[in-house]
Amino acid sequence: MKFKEYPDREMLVMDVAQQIVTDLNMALVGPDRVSIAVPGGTTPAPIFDVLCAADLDWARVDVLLTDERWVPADHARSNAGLLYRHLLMDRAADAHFVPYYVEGMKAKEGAAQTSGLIEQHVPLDVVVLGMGADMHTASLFPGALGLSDAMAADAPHLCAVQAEGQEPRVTLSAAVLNSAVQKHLVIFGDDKRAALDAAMDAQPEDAPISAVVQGATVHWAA
Ligand SMILES: O=C(O)[C@H](O)[C@@H](O)[C@H](O)[C@H](O)COP(=O)(O)O
Repeated sequence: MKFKEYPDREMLVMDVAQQIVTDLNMALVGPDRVSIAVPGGTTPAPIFDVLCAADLDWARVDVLLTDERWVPADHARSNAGLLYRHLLMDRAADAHFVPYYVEGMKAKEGAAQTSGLIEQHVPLDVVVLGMGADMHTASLFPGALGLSDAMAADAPHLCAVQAEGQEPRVTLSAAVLNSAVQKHLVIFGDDKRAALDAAMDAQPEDAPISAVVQGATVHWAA
């Protein structure tokens, strides 16, 4: 795990966006399509706002979410909605997005239906991870119903989980997140830095981030 500390969040945003462009262009040297998985939440939007203008062959890029709240894209909590507002625009509008939410289905049914589609994107070329101060990443929340299944080596590619006090969610499995050739974890603030340190000494089920952060570059700003 490589740790990059930045003097401020703006410097981190610019550098991480550039790093993702470099990673994608490296992967695009090959003849096929490339796949990137990105998080939702409040951290990544500024990175997406820079990334969407990048001059790369977006038409060959498949964009996935690391996880999704089980709500329609027009819902305030939707990660797909976040991507439509911040990433899938400008030059990146040419990218192909793989949505997870299915109207009229429960998270478990939707995950089962979409899981097979994700096979073609594994191994991922790039994954960008967020993290909570509770040491979750994607929707791999400590104590969540479905966490063990999503952390298992033979997990389905997309898993339904239910964490205490959260809406139902679907998440890429730890195995799919770990398949990525290039892994980046983006965290802001002292709490998350301390949580990441603590996660290194914790059991994976208590600190899911510890199960996917190996080999990642951690980008941190206060
Ligand atoms: O659906 C989500 O919320 C994200 O994918 C999740 O894994 C996020 O990365 C962390 O919860 C951190 O969220 P913040 O960036 O809001 O702190």
